[in-house]
Amino acid sequence: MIEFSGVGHAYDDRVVLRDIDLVLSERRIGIIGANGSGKSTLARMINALVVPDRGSVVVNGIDATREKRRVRREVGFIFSDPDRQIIMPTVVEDIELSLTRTVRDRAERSARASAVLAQFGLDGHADHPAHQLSGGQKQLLALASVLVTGPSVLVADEPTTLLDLRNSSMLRDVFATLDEQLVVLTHDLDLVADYDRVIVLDDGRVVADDEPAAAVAAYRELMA
Ligand SMILES: Nc1ncnc2c1ncn2[C@@H]1O[C@H](COP(=O)(O)OP(=O)(O)OP(=O)(O)O)[C@@H](O)[C@H]1O
Repeated sequence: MIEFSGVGHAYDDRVVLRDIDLVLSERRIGIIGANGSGKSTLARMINALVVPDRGSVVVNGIDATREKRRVRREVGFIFSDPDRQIIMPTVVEDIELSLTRTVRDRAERSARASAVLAQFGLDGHADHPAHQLSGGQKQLLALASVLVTGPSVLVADEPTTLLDLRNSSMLRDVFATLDEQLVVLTHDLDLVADYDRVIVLDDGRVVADDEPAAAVAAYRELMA
């Protein structure tokens, strides 16, 4: 459960979020809206990458404005640019690094890393330099590195931007089977078509909050 109460935020004198009150308890939630409407800022508050100027953000009972470390263990975040989250030289090392905190045994780390690479179709690339993967493969690696840590909430910022049809369909399938609560920010309206709830932001405000078809219709009308 993610709760935004009276959240407002500005970067210098530019107000980007105004009076956001939301209780997100559904399993799959989409957030859509024009460029610059405040989606990323809102999403980054879920794992304390941005701390709101006003109001509170509470994730599964953890106050994200006060307990950044705890909330980050709870919330996995996937950036639209995977280069921001790939750290280690090779693909398998990057996954193993994610596991160091939770899995002490080396052999088990290696087995878990191999399994997750196979799940994401990256098993043939285990020993390749991570930064030489294609953009889409990097996106899948970033997703795998986050999911392997077992977060209870996954926030994904435009996860399909770099993916071709096959990989975006793979990502859609992975998202469909996740146990984690999922919050996806996207301009890919098809991606959220079967989600439980879709929120439309405009100029820092929630202007629609509905089932996907109605929310997407409201967004189209807004953009017309
Ligand atoms: N770190 C920052 N410093 C200053 N301004 C910022 C910062 N991050 C975002 N902004 C501004 O805040 C506004 C909202 O940005 P945000 O990234 O939250 O929107 P968005 O809806 O995710 O946009 P997009 O769809 O283009 O990714 C934009 O005008 C942006 O320029």
